[in-house]
Amino acid sequence: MARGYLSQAGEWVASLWQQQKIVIITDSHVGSLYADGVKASLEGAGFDVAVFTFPEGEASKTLATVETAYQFLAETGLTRSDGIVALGGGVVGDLAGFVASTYMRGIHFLQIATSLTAQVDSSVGGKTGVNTAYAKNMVGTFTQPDGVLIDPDCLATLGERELYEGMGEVIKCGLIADIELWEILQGLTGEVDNLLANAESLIYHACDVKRKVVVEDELDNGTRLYLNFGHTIGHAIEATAGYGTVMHGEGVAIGMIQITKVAEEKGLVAPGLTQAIRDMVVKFHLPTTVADWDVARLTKAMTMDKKARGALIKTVLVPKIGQAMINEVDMSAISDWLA
Ligand SMILES: NC(=O)c1ccc[n+]([C@@H]2O[C@H](COP(=O)([O-])OP(=O)(O)OC[C@H]3O[C@@H](n4cnc5c(N)ncnc54)[C@H](O)[C@@H]3O)[C@@H](O)[C@H]2O)c1
Ligand SMILES: O=C(O)C(=O)C[C@@H](O)[C@H](O)[C@H](O)COP(=O)(O)O
Ligand SMILES: [Zn+2]
Repeated sequence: MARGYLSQAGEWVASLWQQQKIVIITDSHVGSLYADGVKASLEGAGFDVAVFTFPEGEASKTLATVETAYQFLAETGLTRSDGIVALGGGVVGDLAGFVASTYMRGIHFLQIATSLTAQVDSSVGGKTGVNTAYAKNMVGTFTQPDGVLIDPDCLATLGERELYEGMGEVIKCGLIADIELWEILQGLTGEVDNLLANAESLIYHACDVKRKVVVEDELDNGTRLYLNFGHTIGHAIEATAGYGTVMHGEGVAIGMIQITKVAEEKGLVAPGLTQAIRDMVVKFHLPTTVADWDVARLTKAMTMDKKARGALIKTVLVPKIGQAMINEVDMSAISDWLA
């Protein structure tokens, strides 16, 4: 991670790869801002580069887009000695990672993370995948990139909503594992300038939380589930609202508040925690609920969560700030919780 690092993308890739041919996978928005510069930088370092661009947004994170990407890679003649560079936010990273992990049974890939969500979360840890009509990230792999480039200066071009969306995951990291990060967040004003000025510290803390958790449990069988705090409800909201309507970090913010509210009512977590999370979420201009709170549809979506095992589902709770725990509940209890 370094400010201005994007301009050295070519040297960075050359320090990691011998590959001759590279396909940059990006979206229409990030591509229009950064693809030419990154392509020129890679060409300057001696690579043969092509760019595959898909329409921006969560609605593009589908198997249909993956199929068009495979076609592009095949037409470009990409082989297993070549590589893919994901240039964009979490949607690009998840999709490009999935394409790289499945094309010809797997080719090398790198992540250049441009959104706050990607810089604090999605570019690290190796979860790749796409959504289906049934559930968020229903199809995917665990595949680590060969490297991740983070240039916090890229955040200057990010929209306000997208910037605040990334704060959902930062707040989550503080809550599950990093009280120092929580205290840093308490000291911020919530204004865009203040956030951008402190971006490096937020990125460092969040990536460090993620690194420690993933090193312990890369394949999500135990403590990695802590990173899913707020996601069971959040993912259900994203899927039922229609992908892209409620952004990922927004769903996570709502999910963290709502699950903690239920847990606090049951005496499972520290009193006052729901209000503390709500205050933090509001400070960073994130939503606390959705207008269309359809219990039946949300419950159905939650049954597709990857933390479900038969009639049981693992939920993640934060008993007090800086700690997480798993609470396994019967699926039949979910609709009462949501109600
Ligand atoms: N794999 C993981 O561990 C993980 C972790 C968290 C989130 N995710 C996934 O990430 C996705 C959300 O990520 P996201 O919010 O980055 O979504 P995104 O990639 O759709 O980016 C949000 C918007 O910001 C634009 N954008 C990105 N960088 C920009 C920049 N520097 N300047 C201007 N515009 C820019 C994009 O074009 C898009 O319009 C979800 O699909 C979520 O499931 C995955
Ligand atoms: O890396 C993880 O593990 C996480 O849970 C991080 C989450 O922020 C991220 O949204 C992840 O993609 C969710 O994974 P999923 O397994 O619930 O699809
Ligand atoms: Zn997430």
